Amino acid sequence: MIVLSSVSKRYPNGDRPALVDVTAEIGVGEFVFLVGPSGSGKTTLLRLLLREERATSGRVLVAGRDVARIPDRGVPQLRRLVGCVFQDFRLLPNRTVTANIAFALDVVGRPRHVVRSVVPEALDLVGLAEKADRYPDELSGGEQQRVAIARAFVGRPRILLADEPTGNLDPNTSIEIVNLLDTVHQAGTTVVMATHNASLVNAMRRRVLELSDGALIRDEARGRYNQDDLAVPMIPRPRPRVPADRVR
Ligand SMILES: Nc1ncnc2c1ncn2[C@@H]1O[C@H](COP(=O)(O)OP(=O)(O)OP(=O)(O)O)[C@@H](O)[C@H]1O
Repeated sequence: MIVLSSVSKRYPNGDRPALVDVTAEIGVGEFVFLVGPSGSGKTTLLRLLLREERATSGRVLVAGRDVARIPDRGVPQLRRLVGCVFQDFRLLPNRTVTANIAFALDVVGRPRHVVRSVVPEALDLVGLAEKADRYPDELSGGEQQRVAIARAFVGRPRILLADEPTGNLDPNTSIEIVNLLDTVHQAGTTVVMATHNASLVNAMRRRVLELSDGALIRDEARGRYNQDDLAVPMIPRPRPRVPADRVR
């Protein structure tokens, strides 16, 4: 579903490359966590998949399409295949929950009768049917993120990218949101989630891709946030040797 071959990215005004020779494949229906310290290149990688940025070198394939070769007029079609969710929700403040979700379908020209039938389904999926007429500022952060997920999912994208979707949420709400992303994943969507949330990654035990200074330094099935989380408890500590003359 996603293929990155020797992908590097240097921003015109960047003092160092944002991505360095990244090669990875993400298959249909996978759920992948993208981890790494701030500035390691996670957002840049997601932006390449959306063709919001172009790789400086290397190849990026999304659903079989080489994104560098997609003409500008083909980019909206690419973005129909790839839904996104962000840390700051990005809902339209002056539209209701229903209108926010419907908007995603209106802009791609879906007929009114389709919009009228699929928006309530999306609201049901995220458990917000009874808040359909509220405005974003009348919702909690977790509820706003649910609306954002419904909006990203309503057009049935093949890939859902989530950039630090729990960054503004408390621990319990974060678990609800990752469970919702897992529901979307179980519906057949490939999910890539960039995150700093170690406890979620450690609880879910999915594939982990780790970036450091733009390089892919780990690709681990059923991984943890930190490779050391796994290694440390498994290495027995040497027992201090007690000199014979001190043994009673
Ligand atoms: N538009 C830009 N112009 C120049 N440099 C940029 C731009 N966007 C990102 N960078 C640089 O590219 C590198 C990677 O940034 P990126 O935002 O991809 O990291 P990140 O891992 O998503 O960080 P965070 O976890 O803080 O969101 C950083 O050094 C950053 O300063």
